[in-house]
Amino acid sequence: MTPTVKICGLSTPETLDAALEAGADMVGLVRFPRSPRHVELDAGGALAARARGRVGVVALLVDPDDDELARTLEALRPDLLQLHGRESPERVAAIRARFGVPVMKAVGIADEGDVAGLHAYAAVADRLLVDAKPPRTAGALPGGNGLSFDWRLVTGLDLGKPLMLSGGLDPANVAAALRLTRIGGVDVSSGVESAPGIKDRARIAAFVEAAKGA
Ligand SMILES: O=C(O)c1ccccc1N[C@@H]1O[C@H](COP(=O)(O)O)[C@@H](O)[C@H]1O
Repeated sequence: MTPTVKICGLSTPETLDAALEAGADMVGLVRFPRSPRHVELDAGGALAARARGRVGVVALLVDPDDDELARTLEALRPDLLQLHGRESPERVAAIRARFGVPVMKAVGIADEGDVAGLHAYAAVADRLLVDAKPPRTAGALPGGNGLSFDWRLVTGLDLGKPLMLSGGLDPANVAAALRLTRIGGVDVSSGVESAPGIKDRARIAAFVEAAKGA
């Protein structure tokens, strides 16, 4: 089956259009001020409106409190909320119940224990995203670092919920990642950039083509 492709961290109309034209299925808007991809509410709302009805709009938040959730959901009206912090399964369930929005929970994977921990999230989230763990260095971002993990840990993984792979994917490795893992979707941010936060139209097109052709 053709994989679902998400391009994350879009912050301009031009690069959003590049993702749409390339055939991406989802676009991600990052609400995390320390990220070079962070969008303010008004800019994010405009980008979301531009994409709405054409692809799935994903709002990415990191350990948001309820005020930030309310602000972001009102401004962006996303189809899917990506939680990319240290949210517990209980917090994921509470957010879904309170805000009524489908949730994709991102989980960092470094060993079999992390894979086992995915089942608790599969019970409460609508989708799962497996990513590399962030570096332990001070100030490191919780995601969007261009780091991959050992894909063999998630090869053939079936959690009973849609699953996406991320972490260090790029146009050159995405087809191999999909063939090895047999996961139904991929998500990329830094692998389609020319510099942190600067999306590259040609790399977006090459990524989608490579993923869809895998
Ligand atoms: O992209 C960001 O800036 C970001 C910030 C905070 C949390 C997650 C972030 N991005 C997500 O990280 C993964 C992997 O990204 P990369 O392709 O390795 O750069 C991806 O799911 C992004 O959605």
